[in-house]
Amino acid sequence: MLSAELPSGENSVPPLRVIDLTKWYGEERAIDGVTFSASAGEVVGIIGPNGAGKTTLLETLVGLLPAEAGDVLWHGEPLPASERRNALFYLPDGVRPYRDEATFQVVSFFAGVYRRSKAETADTVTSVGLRPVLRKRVHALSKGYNRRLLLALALLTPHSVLLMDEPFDGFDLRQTREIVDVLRNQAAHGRTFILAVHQLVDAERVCDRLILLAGGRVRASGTLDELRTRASLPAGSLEDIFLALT
Ligand SMILES: Nc1ncnc2c1ncn2[C@@H]1O[C@H](COP(=O)(O)OP(=O)(O)OP(=O)(O)O)[C@@H](O)[C@H]1O
Repeated sequence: MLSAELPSGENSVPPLRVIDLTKWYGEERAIDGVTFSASAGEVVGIIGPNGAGKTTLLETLVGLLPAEAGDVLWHGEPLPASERRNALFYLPDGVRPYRDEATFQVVSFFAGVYRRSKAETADTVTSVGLRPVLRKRVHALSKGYNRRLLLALALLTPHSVLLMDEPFDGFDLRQTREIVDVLRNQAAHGRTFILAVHQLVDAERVCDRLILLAGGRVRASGTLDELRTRASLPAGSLEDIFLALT
């Protein structure tokens, strides 16, 4: 098993540590001994092709799926599966909640639940570019705007660690760049993101650190530069590196 630890020299206990997480579906080991940490303000990318185990890893990590083995530590203390939703917010892929409600009603509901001020809510709506569609019902939103809504909901939660499955799915290039800026800005204020991404170009744009997953196992991890060194490809793209290391 290869682990994806913090860079050497990092002394503080990371908010999230995943140790040897293993999940089977019947005879198939969907994730196999996955170990990594995420620091405050870091954007960590779980990178891998279709079927690599990205969604299974996120859903096992947040406690939606039972794990066969492994531990999740929260600030150094074991975090049982039943308590993970208090610490970690998970945004799954392809969901469209509250379909019959107007977008602004869904946003207001979330803002109310998490006691966000009007100013915070307005800032969030503006930052993800949701303003043009606030009066539309959720079922009528385009895929990209539905994604923006989900992102707004995630940002309105108080959670310091957010896990997102394919957060750029449905975005065009310009939209992806805008949302990358939003996530980077949130990370600069201390939030941690763990993103499952299969588009390597998107991952390269937004992630501080990358965990290359293939066949449910961590094949390599590190910053893009560290991975370039590991793959002996000093000018390589993430695509080149992924092919070389997996
Ligand atoms: N509910 C399930 N029952 C049985 N096998 C499953 C189930 N969900 C996923 N798998 C298998 O587990 C492996 C990992 O799947 P997973 O969906 O986690 O991969 P992924 O990296 O998220 O893929 P994608 O990019 O296509 O969404 C695959 O071989 C998949 O077929």
